[in-house]
Amino acid sequence: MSPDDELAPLPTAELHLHIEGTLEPELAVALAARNRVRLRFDGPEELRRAYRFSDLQSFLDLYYELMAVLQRPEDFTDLAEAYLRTAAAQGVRHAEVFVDPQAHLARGVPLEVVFEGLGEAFATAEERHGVSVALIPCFLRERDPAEAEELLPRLLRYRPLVIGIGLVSAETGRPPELFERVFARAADEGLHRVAHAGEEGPAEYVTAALDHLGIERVDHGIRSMEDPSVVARLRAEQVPLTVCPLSNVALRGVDRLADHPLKAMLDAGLAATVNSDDPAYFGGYLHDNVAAVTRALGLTLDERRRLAENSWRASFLPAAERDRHLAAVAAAVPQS
Ligand SMILES: Nc1ncnc2[nH]cnc12
Ligand SMILES: [Zn+2]
Repeated sequence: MSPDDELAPLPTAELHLHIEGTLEPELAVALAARNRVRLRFDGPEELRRAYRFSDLQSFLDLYYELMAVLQRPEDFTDLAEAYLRTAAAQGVRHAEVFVDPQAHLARGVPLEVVFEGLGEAFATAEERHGVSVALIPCFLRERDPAEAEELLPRLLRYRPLVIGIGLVSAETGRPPELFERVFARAADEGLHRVAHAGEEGPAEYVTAALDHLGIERVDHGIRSMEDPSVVARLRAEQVPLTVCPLSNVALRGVDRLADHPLKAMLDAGLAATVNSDDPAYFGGYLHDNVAAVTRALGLTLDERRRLAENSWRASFLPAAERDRHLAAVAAAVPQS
């Protein structure tokens, strides 16, 4: 790799990506027209101007509002297809994609519409874009945990596309323990488990998600850095963290990228990865995030290689697949 290629994308797994968060303003407006859904925005430019947030809740309000344009299977197919095309150009070779079934059910869109629509794009993703895909439906933490328990058996029907479950939405005041039962049942079914924790919520929620939900990765987890005992545990257990730098700045969890804890996480020996979260809303896809933190934090090529390697080790791919991708990273950046 020459110095000019210093910022070229490395083969990476995207492990923290909400498919609904890839809804670009142009596609939102086109789908609104196709489905005769009225939006309170005049066009893509006005909509893009609304993609400014003061915190997580202000983003979630718009994110849930705009889901109204997703009505039919082909809307979900088009959404996923657009993401895969962009992600492939940014070095993504495998994606474990989040989806919010309860948000769609609550507005009258059946599960089949969501999963069949996404499944259509994902079925040909490897062949068309060189990206393998799996799906992780997430429960909304503001809703009754009993609803998540009722939904779980219906999600199992979509295996093997569905490989696990997650926990998302506004964190504060909704500790992980509330969802202990549904996560235990998912574990009994052999599903993988992840949860958003330590994004806006405190470091204790990271510990609680590990202890009560048995999660295998922490989504975000940046507030773990406020508690040395949590950092020590994450390091000792090499728990992967799916960090989303542009998201943290857009939602004001971090003031400026230059203040982002990603480098401190790597320095502390944590298994951090970089991901895009809701890229249409936060100003960039996976490699945009990597390039931005590389500049803001002065990451070395060796640190970028570590991020890519961490993504493969943290993925839920079979070991042979993981090793094949790790070899591709090594070939792209020979170890110094
Ligand atoms: N960054 C985020 N945090 C919590 N829930 C989300 N749902 C979509 N994006 C999210
Ligand atoms: Zn997220």
